[in-house]
Amino acid sequence: MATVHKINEDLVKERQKCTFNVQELTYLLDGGEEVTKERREFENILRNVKELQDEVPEVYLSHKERYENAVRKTCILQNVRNDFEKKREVLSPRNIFRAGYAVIKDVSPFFLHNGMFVPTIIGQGTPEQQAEWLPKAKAMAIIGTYAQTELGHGTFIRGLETTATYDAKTEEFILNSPKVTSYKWWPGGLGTTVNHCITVAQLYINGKKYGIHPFIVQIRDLETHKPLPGIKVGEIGPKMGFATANNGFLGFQNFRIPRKNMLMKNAQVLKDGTFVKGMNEKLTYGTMVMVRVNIVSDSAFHTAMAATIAVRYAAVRHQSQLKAKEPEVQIIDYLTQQHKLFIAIATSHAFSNTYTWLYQAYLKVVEDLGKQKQDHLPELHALSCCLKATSSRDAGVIVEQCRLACGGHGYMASSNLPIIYGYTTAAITYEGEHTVLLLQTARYLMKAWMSALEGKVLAPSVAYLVDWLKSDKQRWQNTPEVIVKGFQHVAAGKIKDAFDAIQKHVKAGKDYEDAWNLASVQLIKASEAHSRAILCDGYLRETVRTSSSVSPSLAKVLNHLVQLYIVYWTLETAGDLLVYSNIGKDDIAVLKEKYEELLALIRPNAVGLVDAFDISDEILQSTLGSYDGRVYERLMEEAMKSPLNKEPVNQSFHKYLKPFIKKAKL
Ligand SMILES: CCCCCCCC/C=C\CCC/C=C/C(=O)SCCNC(=O)CCNC(=O)[C@H](O)C(C)(C)COP(=O)(O)OP(=O)(O)OC[C@H]1O[C@@H](n2cnc3c(N)ncnc32)[C@H](O)[C@@H]1OP(=O)(O)O
Ligand SMILES: Cc1cc2nc3c(=O)[nH]c(=O)nc-3n(C[C@H](O)[C@H](O)[C@H](O)COP(=O)(O)OP(=O)(O)OC[C@H]3O[C@@H](n4cnc5c(N)ncnc54)[C@H](O)[C@@H]3O)c2cc1C
Repeated sequence: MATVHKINEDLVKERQKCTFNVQELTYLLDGGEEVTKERREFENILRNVKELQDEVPEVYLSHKERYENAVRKTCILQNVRNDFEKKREVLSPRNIFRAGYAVIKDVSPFFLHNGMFVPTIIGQGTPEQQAEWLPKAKAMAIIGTYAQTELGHGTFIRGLETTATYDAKTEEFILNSPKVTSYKWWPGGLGTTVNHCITVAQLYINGKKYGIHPFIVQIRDLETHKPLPGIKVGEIGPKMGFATANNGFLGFQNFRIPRKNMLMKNAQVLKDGTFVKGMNEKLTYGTMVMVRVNIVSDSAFHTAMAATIAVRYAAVRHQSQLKAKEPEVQIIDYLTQQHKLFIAIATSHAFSNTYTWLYQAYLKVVEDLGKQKQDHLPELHALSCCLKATSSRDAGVIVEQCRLACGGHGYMASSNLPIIYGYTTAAITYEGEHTVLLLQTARYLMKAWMSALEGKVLAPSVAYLVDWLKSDKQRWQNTPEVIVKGFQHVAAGKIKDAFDAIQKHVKAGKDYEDAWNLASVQLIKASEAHSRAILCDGYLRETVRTSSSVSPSLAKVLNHLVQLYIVYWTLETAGDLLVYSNIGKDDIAVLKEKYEELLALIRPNAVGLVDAFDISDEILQSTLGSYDGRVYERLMEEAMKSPLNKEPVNQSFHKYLKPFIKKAKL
């Protein structure tokens, strides 16, 4: 029987102070009581699967052992999931994603199968293609990944070099990787796990290039798992994080696939080699849009994990005295600590709220596309780009801030903060590099600005540009609503400045593309400001909406958090607000006080708020952040698992140290 330990007394007191019902907030964050129950039930089943318990912590395993252990556990996880779903509902992707952490500890080698392979078949395949591959893929009779990036190109996908040349005689495509730079590089699971992949390649028919298209390709024998003739595949080696994701490389040499393997929902190649253009060639990029939307949710979760660890630790940890002769204080009582941590909690809420409406917008566009309507696609692309960029970047900063807030112990692998950081920081690059995505949004913003100048009606997310042109700047008030307007004024002002900078360079004789490059620092700043305005506006609106349907005590706390988020960003960007809005120095002074008041209001609820994220100890995997707060005991227990502590004298003493010391003595 597992030993039940006493909960740390500080945490007990913190939980007694909480002014709202933690469970009510958990249900809200999960999207309803049923979702929470389903999640907990599944996590509970996993907790009791003996084979999923690691005997040796993963950090002590070799690269190879770690991977093999991850595959072993992923297969068990998948079987448990299948059994669960046979009896009950299909688990929500978010619940599966969370539970995965309890099992894999890092990134699953199947991550791309569920994250991109299956969604691409759904999003890019015709009904016939879906009927052929989806049942097998969903049942994991075939395992796949998404192979787009190459050694030479990740961002500029029109420049991809893998070729798919149509042979009308045999009704096949011939895949080739002409140069070393054409090798696929990065896809998760590609190294040694998957037997299929979506390959994005340049289509050639009769010597003419038709741009990039997705192809479904079997790369390994289903029985022996050996690479098929014409395929060169392997693993790319250790990285900063993603230790068990099994990222791989892939090259083709005259590798033939049937015509039906080109995913043809958007564009088709007929038997005789006729190319039929789709409604919009950018629909080929559809899976990326979906994943960018999901990364906002992912960022919310990583921020919640880091906040849970750092807030619980800050409640347990005592260090230094505020006043002489008084006991050492809980570090959470230092205002600077609250400044580091409470924004982490609020940011997770901001991203969860943003994901809720962004995902609905995504579903609406998918529904419209089914009816051949694409009016909202450019706006969704612009929103998903800047919100993916900002949420992943903010999450990276916050996870690192939480690590620093844990002092030396935050640097321990057993705190789990290094793994969470490795994951979070990767998301800043993958699925569209940060700067590149901000520039995509900037492209949309420049067009929106031009339309605003021409008096056209704009899409809702940029409608503030019209208001800004029409009205004088609103009289400043330190209310959340007026501050959000202030963020919109900053965005509008920066968009105008970037636009004018481009025009100035063009007038001076530069090509538009060069003018764009010369203005690009201003363009990304405009995009970031737009993103912040969207985040604050959406978070505020969602909070107002939900506040009417929750208990008054919870509504109050949610209100404190959204205010904290908005005031925090006001103070962080005060310089911009002074330039572009009517805020005055005195308003900023008042907001500094307001910020300190909000920290004090949130303080008694801090532990309750992170408890409400309801992240189990198995998922958190942290000596510093466990529910019972046994920080020091756990640190010591984990240290004792080090192989170096298994023998009193390590052999290196006899081999190297002893002769070395002897020599030094002479
Ligand atoms: C809830 C569950 C939680 C689970 C969360 C799990 C999430 C994680 C899942 C999986 C893990 C992922 C691991 C990583 C995977 C990868 O990284 S896969 C590879 C990703 N690669 C990229 O993202 C490449 C980035 N590059 C591009 O997207 C493009 O090359 C580009 C930068 C957009 C440029 O493309 P292009 O040169 O073709 O286009 P432009 O000339 O710049 O623009 C032309 C017009 O097209 C419009 N456009 C561009 N993209 C899109 C799009 N996707 N949709 C719609 N429209 C698009 C663009 O705005 C231009 O329009 P305009 O001419 O009107 O201005
Ligand atoms: C952990 C991880 C997992 C991944 N998984 C997959 C996967 O499963 N499948 C897959 O296909 N890919 C995957 N990728 C690849 C990933 O999508 C690319 O690395 C990413 O899109 C960035 O492309 P890049 O590496 O070519 O960077 P580059 O584009 O070479 O970026 C280098 C620098 O150049 C700048 N830059 C590039 N273009 C421009 C521009 N137009 N304007 C201004 N600046 C520019 C960038 O801002 C950046 O600072 C993964 C990557 C990582 C790190």
